[in-house]
Amino acid sequence: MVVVLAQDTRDSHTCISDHERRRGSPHVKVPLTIICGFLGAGKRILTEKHGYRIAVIMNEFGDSAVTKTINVSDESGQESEEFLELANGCLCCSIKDTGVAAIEKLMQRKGAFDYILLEATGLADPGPIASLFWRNEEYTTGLGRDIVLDGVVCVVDAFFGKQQLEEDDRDEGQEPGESIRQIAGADIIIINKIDLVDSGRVAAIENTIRLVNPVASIHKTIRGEMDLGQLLNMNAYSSSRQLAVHTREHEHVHGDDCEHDHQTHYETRGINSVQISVPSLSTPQIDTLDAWIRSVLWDNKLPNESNTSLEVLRSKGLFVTTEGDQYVLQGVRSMYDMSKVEEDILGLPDEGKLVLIGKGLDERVKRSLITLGLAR
Ligand SMILES: Nc1nc2c(ncn2[C@@H]2O[C@H](COP(=O)(O)OP(=O)(O)OP(=O)(O)O)[C@@H](O)[C@H]2O)c(=O)[nH]1
Repeated sequence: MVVVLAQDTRDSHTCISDHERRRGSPHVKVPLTIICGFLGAGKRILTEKHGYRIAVIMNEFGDSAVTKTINVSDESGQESEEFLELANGCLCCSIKDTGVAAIEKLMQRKGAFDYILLEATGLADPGPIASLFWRNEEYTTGLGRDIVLDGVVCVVDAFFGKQQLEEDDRDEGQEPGESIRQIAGADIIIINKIDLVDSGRVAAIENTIRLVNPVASIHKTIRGEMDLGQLLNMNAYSSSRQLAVHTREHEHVHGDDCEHDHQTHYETRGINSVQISVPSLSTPQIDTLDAWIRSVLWDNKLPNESNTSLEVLRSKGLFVTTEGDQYVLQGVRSMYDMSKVEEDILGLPDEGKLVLIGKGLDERVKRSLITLGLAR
């Protein structure tokens, strides 16, 4: 059923189809959500409050070593904790072996749990961790096949967040800071500590967030107070998830000197996003689109432009075909999956949509698609 392959084979990744993936994994998979966010933003509070049977994995810096806590609690409030030394001090490097093995051991002893929350350190870019879990079936046996990446949550500090974003965005030509990468890679963004600021400041940070990420849903909280059900089972990486694109609530006033296209292109220094309407495509055009996506995600360039330099952190898309089919694109960095939606489709949209979040995404992206007849 899957038409398009998902991995860059030249980078020793394996191309796998949905069918192959499902074949060897008869169990119900445990959804895993990555919680990242600014230092001190309130990530801990979020993971403390729940009545679900959840394993919470934390990555903390101690004096010299990094420890990881696995904390399982159930409806009765019973909790248990395990402390683990991480071999090289980096969660995203260690989770592959130490971390996955530890979760597996815990599951064997305690019985399966319903959900895993992985709290990354405030300095962590969620992209590498997300891609690790998204393709975990490929390199692990046992538990690895039983975890499915549900999505990435980013907690932003309403009080210090804007300042932190501006500091990360300050130096032109330098790599975008982690806080911008965290927002770029998030599926849900929580603006926490809104009790400490006025509504204008909340609106300002929301606008800044939307500059970077037009697809994440945004929640505003005090002490992380929200229905955890809104975070769990978000299915952000599911091929059947519909694509919602949010526009900014508080647009700036457009003047004659505005050089950017407000319909399709938001930009903040460092990381920006584009959203492009894609007309109904024929089946050969879906293949052309796939080749275009491969060029952008794998070669970091537009197929018909020699001097572009792109870095896509997150890609999403929904495409409709002239035959009445629907395809969903999900991507994190160079990994992507574009699958035909098999479920019954209730009303086909008139046109599709492509959203890319990353670096170097300017008007040439849309022009390139127009040249190939994939955008208007
Ligand atoms: N006023 C106020 N304080 C909050 C809120 N949420 C969290 N805090 C406080 O902010 C501090 C940091 O909260 P944590 O949950 O530890 O933050 P964290 O993101 O886990 O911190 P790190 O893991 O160190 O990055 C604590 O003292 C919390 O009590 C909020 O909504 N309002």
